[in-house]
Amino acid sequence: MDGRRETHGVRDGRDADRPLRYAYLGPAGTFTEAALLGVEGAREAERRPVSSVPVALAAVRAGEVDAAMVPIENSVEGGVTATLDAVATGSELRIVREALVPISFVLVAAPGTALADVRTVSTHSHAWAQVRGWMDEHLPGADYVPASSTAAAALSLLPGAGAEPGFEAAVCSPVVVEQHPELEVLAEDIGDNRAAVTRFVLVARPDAPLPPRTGADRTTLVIPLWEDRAGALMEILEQFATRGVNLSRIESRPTGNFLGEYFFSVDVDGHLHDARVADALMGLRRVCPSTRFLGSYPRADHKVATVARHHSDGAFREAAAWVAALQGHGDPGPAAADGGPGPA
Ligand SMILES: O=C(O)C(=O)Cc1ccccc1
Repeated sequence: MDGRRETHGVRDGRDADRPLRYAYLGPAGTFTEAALLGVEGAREAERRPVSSVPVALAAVRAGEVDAAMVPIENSVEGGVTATLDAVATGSELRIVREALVPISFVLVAAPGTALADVRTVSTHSHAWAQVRGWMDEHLPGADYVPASSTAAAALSLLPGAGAEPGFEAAVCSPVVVEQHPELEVLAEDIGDNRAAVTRFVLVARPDAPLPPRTGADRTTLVIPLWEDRAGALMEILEQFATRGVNLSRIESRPTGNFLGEYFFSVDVDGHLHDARVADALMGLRRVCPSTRFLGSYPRADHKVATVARHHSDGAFREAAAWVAALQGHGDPGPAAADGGPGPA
């Protein structure tokens, strides 16, 4: 490098001299912070803890930070609606990478507290949803107080944290206990699903550079569907099916405007620079002109998409050249080496 700072794909090189700034759901010790710390360069960057996903994304949109790390999907509860809704509406944003974080929970309390003293538990709503089985068994009837994050709930139990928290225990990440060993650990590994994983995405502004194609990529789209007619969803899905584009997630969310007005939040296997994905996007644009492209980025699990020969880049190239030649607009060129069906 020429002495300038690396921009890690979240902004272009124009103001590369200042450190990168990231927003995340804080305070330190949240699962979101763990996802962010896995991003190359994030430990040296300026990290701004915020109180919610919409606040994090508003900071990106306002240019106060370069990107925000937000949860998008967890293996137990499915899509994170606060994130799906916040990226689907408002000014455009771009997902530039994803991170997978294994989730394990501990139950903590103020020093000297016993499990028998616990009547009320606080944590983030996603965490609460993932420990309900343990709670029913070990703390039946415990009341729940929602918190802005797991770490926020735990830190308010520390001696000297301020006003009485209104709960005796909190569910959080073991990382919070490493940072605050004075917390009393009442139980460990209390998640109902030991293999729980949350997928986070790093969201930047739309002028962020498009991450290069790796062959193991994901593309996220928002497809509004408010044409109330038979077959409208089928017509959208056909755009993917006929081009061999696999969907890895599809969720419908209300737009919030009228009852019955929905958008689909969709992840597909592949990159904008894969011909089959680009062609599906062109089809979608015709069927649903307000489709929103949220980004193409490498999959954290490096899973390579399976692509049939007739959906390969070469097949699309050869077919386009054939049609252009028929139209008299160009030279068909040599048939693609990587597998176009070719003339009979
Ligand atoms: O509150 C946190 O620590 C978060 O980062 C949100 C969250 C909570 C539970 C599982 C995944 C993310």
